[in-house]
Amino acid sequence: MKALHFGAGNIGRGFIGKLLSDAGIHVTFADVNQQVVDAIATRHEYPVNVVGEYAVTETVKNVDAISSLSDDVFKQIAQVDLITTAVGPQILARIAGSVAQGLVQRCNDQNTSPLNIIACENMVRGTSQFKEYIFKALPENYHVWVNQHVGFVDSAVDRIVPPATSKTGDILEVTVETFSEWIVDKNQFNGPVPAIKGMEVVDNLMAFVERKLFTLNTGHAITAYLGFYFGVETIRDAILNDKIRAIVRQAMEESGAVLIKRYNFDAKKHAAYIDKILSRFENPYLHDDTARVGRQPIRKLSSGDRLIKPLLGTFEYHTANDNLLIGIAAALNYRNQEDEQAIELAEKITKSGVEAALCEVSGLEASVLGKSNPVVSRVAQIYHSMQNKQF
Ligand SMILES: NC(=O)c1ccc[n+]([C@@H]2O[C@H](COP(=O)([O-])OP(=O)(O)OC[C@H]3O[C@@H](n4cnc5c(N)ncnc54)[C@H](O)[C@@H]3O)[C@@H](O)[C@H]2O)c1
Ligand SMILES: O=P(O)(O)OC[C@@H](O)[C@@H](O)[C@H](O)[C@H](O)CO
Repeated sequence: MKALHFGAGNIGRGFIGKLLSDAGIHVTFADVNQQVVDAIATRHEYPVNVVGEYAVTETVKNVDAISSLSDDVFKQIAQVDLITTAVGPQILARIAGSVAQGLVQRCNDQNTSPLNIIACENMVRGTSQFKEYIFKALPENYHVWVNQHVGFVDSAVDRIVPPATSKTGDILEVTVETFSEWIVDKNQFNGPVPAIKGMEVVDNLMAFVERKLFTLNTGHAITAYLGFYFGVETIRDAILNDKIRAIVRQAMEESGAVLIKRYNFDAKKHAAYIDKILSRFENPYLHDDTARVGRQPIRKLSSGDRLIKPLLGTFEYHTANDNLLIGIAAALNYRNQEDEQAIELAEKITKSGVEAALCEVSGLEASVLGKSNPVVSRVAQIYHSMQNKQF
């Protein structure tokens, strides 16, 4: 079996590419980073440090790489059995045109063997979104053929992989936590579901996607933004701060109360899931900067993402949300001159005020029944206390 994987970054090399390669699949990475592409294409292998109680360095072998900007991509798409991505949600629209062109070539070559495409991004139904981008770029006379021969499979992906500095200066070396979970939707495959060790197949994917994104990523983001407020550099140091930990735990519990009601989760198992996540944030073997986890705050404050979607759930089920509101205020208070979205968010707040900026990025209503939305006012109040260093 052959796979083309877009994005030879942390998750690409440290999780999805490794898992596919370990399963005996030949993986070709496609990336815009020419240095990384050249290194993989020359060495055909790279080291992965799996760190935890037992640390081990494993070598991913028999891999290749091409530039995602070259025509080689079309040839690969015409031939492989699986296409995966880990490029970041904002990049999916950019690579969709190449994937569409590759599918045209596959159809013209009359390759009717099943192909499946799986976006491994922190998004709700990221592959379905990717499919929309691809179909926008695909000439209409190919739509029926692609629907017939290509599966677009949504997934949830979980493994903490921060960028790590290699002691030997190896740009391909990657350091990952022991934990990993990749869950895919059984009902969306074209042809038989390939048996890949480490790829779990379920028929209720949304429960798993929301459980992961609205527990781990909700807690992670709030840890990062409060870490920034308290002047802490890493996720580990932030979560070891008692005040931050209490807010993060309670925010995950508030989000969890919604998930338990929505998906009928077992409350005890969900509490254990939260405990496990807190211990993963504390991992002493990973150096994970709050800046990585807090990256792109406008994306993280959007209506379907990890901060606002759980809040909307608390409205639906009339459950507590005090700590989620603190997390949202902390995201608005986040400043980072190296993060384009953090700069843009700060500019919006300066220009229009924090209430208007929040409503713009999150889709929350500015007023309810003719009065200021109390939730927006509460977030603004916490935000101002943070700005005045009085939170
Ligand atoms: N790192 C994690 O802990 C983690 C865990 C789960 C999910 N994710 C998700 O995985 C995705 C990737 O995250 P990451 O941490 O690996 O990011 P990363 O920045 O380490 O990797 C992204 C890679 O995509 C490449 N890229 C950018 N534009 C491209 C293009 N046009 N064509 C091909 N490649 C392109 C970059 O060069 C880079 O190598 C994100 O959606 C993220 O949310 C990350
Ligand atoms: O990748 P992002 O920016 O959506 O989120 C940052 C982190 O929370 C995320 O990368 C986690 O490390 C990952 O989701 C763990 O599975």
